Amino acid sequence: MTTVQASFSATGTPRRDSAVWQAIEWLVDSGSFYQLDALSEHDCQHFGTAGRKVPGDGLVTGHGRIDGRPVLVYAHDRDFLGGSSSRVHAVRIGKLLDMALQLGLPVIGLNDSSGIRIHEGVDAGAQFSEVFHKTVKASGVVPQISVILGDCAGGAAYAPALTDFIVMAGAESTMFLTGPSVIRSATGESVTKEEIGGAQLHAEVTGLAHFNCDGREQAVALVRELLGYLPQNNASPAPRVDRGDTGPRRTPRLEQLIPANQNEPYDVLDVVAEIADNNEFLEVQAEYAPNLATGFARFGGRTVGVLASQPLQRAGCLDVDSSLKGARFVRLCDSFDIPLLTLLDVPGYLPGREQETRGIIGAGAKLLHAYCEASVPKLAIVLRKAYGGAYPTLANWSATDFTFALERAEIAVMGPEGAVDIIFRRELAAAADPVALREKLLDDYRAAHANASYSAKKGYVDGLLAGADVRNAVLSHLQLLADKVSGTPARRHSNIPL
Ligand SMILES: CC(=O)SCCNC(=O)CCNC(=O)[C@H](O)C(C)(C)COP(=O)(O)OP(=O)(O)OC[C@H]1O[C@@H](n2cnc3c(N)ncnc32)[C@H](O)[C@@H]1OP(=O)(O)O
Repeated sequence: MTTVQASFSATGTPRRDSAVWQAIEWLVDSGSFYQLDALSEHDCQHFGTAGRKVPGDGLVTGHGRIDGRPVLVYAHDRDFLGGSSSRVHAVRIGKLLDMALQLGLPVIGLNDSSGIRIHEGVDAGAQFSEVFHKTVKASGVVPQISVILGDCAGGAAYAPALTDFIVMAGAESTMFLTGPSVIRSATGESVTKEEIGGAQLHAEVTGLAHFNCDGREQAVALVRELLGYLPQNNASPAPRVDRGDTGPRRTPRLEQLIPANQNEPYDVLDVVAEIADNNEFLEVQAEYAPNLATGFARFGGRTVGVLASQPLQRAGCLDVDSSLKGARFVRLCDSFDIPLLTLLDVPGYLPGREQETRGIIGAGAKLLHAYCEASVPKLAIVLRKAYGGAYPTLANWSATDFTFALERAEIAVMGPEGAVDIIFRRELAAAADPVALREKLLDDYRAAHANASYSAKKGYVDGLLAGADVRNAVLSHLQLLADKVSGTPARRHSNIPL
C-alpha cells in the first residue's frame, strides 16, 4: 500500500515535510492515502517554464479515508510556482470530479493557489472552465468541501466558490479574484490581500467562508468533523452517530433559557445545544448574518439542519443577509436529504430604508421559495414569538410537516405595538390618557390574536409544547417523517427568484 508519498521541491528534491503533504496527513486517516497521477507534468513552453517541472506539477490528487469513509482529495503545493493552477491540474481535478460522480464520493480540495498559471495563458483558463462545469454537475450529488490554506486567487477562488462549503484558515488564508499587484497595474489602487480577501472579511461581511478557523491544522480538522454530518452522496443517508444521547430526554431548562419578556435577549444556541444529542451543534456561517443561526445537530443520531432566530443579534429579525444565508442552507440540506428544524423567535423583517433598498423583498422570496420547495422532513417550533411575514418565510406553515409552539409563545400577523398603533390611530390621538389606553388595547390585542392558543385552536400550529417536551417532540416527529415521500409535478426545475 502507498502511504503518503514525498512531494518534490522545484529542484526535484523529495520533501516529506512540505505544507501540502502535512495538510493531507491531517485530513485523512493515517496511512489511507493513495496518490494518483503523481508523475504528471505540464507541457508549457512559454516564459521559461519548459525547464521548470516537478513530478505532479504542484498538485497532489488521490483518495483516502476519513473515519473510514472514502473521499477524493486534491491539494495545491504552494511551493511550486505559487500553487498556480495549470492545464494539467484542471484535467486531473476534472478526472476526480468524474470519479466522484461515478462512485458517489465527497470531494475535498485543499486550496493554496495563486490562480490560473499565467505562463500558460488561455490553455489553463480554458481547461478550468471544464472544472467549473463539472463542479456544478456534481453539486447536490456529492458533498464538495473547499479548504483555503493560503492565498487563493482568480480561477482558484472560483472553483471553491461553487462548492458546498468553504473553510478558511484564519490569518493564513485569503481569497480574491485579482491580487494586489494586478489591481495596482489595472487601476492604480493600492490594497493589501487581507483587505480584499482576508478570512475575517469573508466570514463576517461577504459570507463566502462557512467556517473561519484558527490556522491550517484546525481548518483541516474541521473538515473531518463537518463530513461526519454529511452523507457520501445524495442517495445515501448521513452516518448515524450514537454517543450515548440518542434517546428521549426531557428539556425543562428551556423554561429558564427562554425569557418570558418578549424583548429580553437570550442566546438561542443554548436552546439548540439543550435539545440536541450530546448538546452538540456545528454552526455554519456563524459570523455572517448572526441574527439567523444555521448549522448541524443530531437528533436520535441522525443529522438535522437547524435554522434558529438569534435574539442576541438584531433581535432575531430576518434581513437581507440572513434570508440569503437561510435560503442557501435550506437548499444544501434538501440536496442531501437532511431534515430541517426551524426554531422561531422572530419579531418580523428588519424594518427600514436600508433593508428595503437592498431588496429585502427579493431576498426574503429566495428563502421562502427554498423552504417551500424543500421536500425533506420539516419541523418548526415557535419558541417565543413569530410575527409578520418573517414567520411564513422562515417556516411556511403550509410547507412545514409539523409546527409546534411553546405554550406562552405569541404568534401574530404583526407585533401588538405596531398593530395597535395602526388600528387605533384615531382613538389614541383623541384619548385623554393615550398611554393607559394603549396599554389596554395592547392587552386586548394580545388576548385576541397574539398568542399561540389562537393558532392552535385554528389548526395553524399542530400543538402547544412545554419547554420540557421539545426534544422528545422533535425526536418522535422526525421518526414519523423518516420515510416521508413527497411528489412534485414533472418540471425541469422551479424558477427560484435569484
Ligand atoms: C483567471 C485567473 O486566475 S488569472 C490569475 C489571477 N491571479 C492573481 O491575480 C494572483 C497573482 N499572484 C499574486 O497576487 C501573488 O502571487 C499572491 C498574493 C497570490 C502571493 O504573493 P506572494 O506570497 O508574495 O508570492 P509571489 O508573488 O512571490 O509568488 C510566488 C511564486 O508564484 C508565482 N506566481 C504567482 N502567481 C502566479 C500565477 N497566477 N501564475 C503563475 N505563477 C504565479 C510567482 O511568479 C512566484 O514565482 P517564483 O517562485 O518564480 O518567484
